[in-house]
Amino acid sequence: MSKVPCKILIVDDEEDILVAGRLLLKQYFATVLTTSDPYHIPAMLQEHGFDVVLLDMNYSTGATSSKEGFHWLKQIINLSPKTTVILMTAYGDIELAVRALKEGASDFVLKPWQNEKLVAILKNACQNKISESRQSGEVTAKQNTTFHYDEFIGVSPAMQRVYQTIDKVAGTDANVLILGENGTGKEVAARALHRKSKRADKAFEKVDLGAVSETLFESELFGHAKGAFTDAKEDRAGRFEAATGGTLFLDEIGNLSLALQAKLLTALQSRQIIRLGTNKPRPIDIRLICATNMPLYNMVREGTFRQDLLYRVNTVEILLPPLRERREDIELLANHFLQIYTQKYDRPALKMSESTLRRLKEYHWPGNIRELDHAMERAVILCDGTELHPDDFYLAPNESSQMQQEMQPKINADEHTLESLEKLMVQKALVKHAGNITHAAKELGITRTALYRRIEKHGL
Ligand SMILES: Nc1ncnc2c1ncn2[C@@H]1O[C@H](COP(=O)(O)OP(=O)(O)OP(=O)(O)O)[C@@H](O)[C@H]1O
Repeated sequence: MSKVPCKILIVDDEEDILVAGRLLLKQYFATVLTTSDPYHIPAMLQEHGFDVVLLDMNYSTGATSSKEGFHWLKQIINLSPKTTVILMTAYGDIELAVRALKEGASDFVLKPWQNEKLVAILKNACQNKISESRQSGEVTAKQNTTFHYDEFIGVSPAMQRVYQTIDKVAGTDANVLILGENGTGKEVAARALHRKSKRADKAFEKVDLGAVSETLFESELFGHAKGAFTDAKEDRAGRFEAATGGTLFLDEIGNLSLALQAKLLTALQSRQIIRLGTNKPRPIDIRLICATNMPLYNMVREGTFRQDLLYRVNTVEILLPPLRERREDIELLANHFLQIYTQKYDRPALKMSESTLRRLKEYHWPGNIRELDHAMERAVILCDGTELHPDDFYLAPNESSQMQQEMQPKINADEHTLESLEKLMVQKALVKHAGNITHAAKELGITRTALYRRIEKHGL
């Protein structure tokens, strides 16, 4: 029996269902893949371009489960409009299924399914796909996929979690703290939060706290009255007031001195500011978003960042993962920047070679997306032929692993006490995982808390 040339993805958090579905369907269809984690859907769609997704509506994350099913239905339709979605739902969830059909699903099957019925529904969906693509001359659903979320590009599970958090928190006035290395998209996230908020049509005021001097801090943030200091030629509102009704984005909050942290905290706690040279308090109406690439929690432990200020600004935290921890996104981002710069520099024929893509995917990207952006621009400008080669990028070969090796402490057990060996092991794991506590703890076989204790103990 020849198999239907169709790519099917089954998404369900119950492993038994996945195994049963795969065993049944692979007898009839060319490709059947499964995942128990819906956060992997976008990356899998990008990689495989599925014709049909068989999607469970209920995930074990609790009461809002059907909401999650609708979320992923919407995601699939947005990301890959040509992919057919068939829902799996329990008996009694018919109303839910009807709503899902209205929202774009093509069909639904009841669980537990009858084998012949499931196969028939899927064959039907696949046949429709095949005739649609013949008519339009397309090969798979893959060509029509788009992987944008606001200004973000990225399909990795880590970024899906970021998008979902932004969706959940954007409509509230909760203070948000965005953490992440340089160039990971903290400002992109802050702008997305603003655009998706009730304050979207009001100001988005960004203040780079790293660039505001100690002496100008108060006048810059809180404003001043004419004559408050030598250069104060007229009354001026500060950034808090300029952001009234909108969002105030305080970037690089980790760079504030303790004295300035105290001033900022006072304003946030009292929800009012006083312009320099006046004594009239003015109420503030802002949504606060802060960002930093500094390790604020360590800084609190070291006494260089106030704990009360941290708790004031971090009602919700968003952690943007470094690019090297979401390599699934590199190809998409590289193509995105390639398109921008081939247009900008009028080089429409320029393509990336296979080896270039491989190299870009392997590279460590310490400067994250900003570095990829600049590397692509430089390569497009400097490249002579019609194909970009690894050499056009000036990425030191194996820089990351070489660098890591150099940074790795060498361990010679004979020269150490148990105590110093422990310190070295912790250091080694932290370097290897670029400071990622979860991964380092996993490698050492201890809990995150136990790792934090050891970091503190050894003063690392
Ligand atoms: N997921 C993404 N998709 C597309 N472009 C991105 C993405 N993330 C970041 N960028 C781009 O990368 C650059 C750096 O992003 P951004 O300024 O938001 O980073 P950042 O974390 O705030 O950096 P820094 O810590 O240096 O201030 C910007 O040009 C931004 O548009």
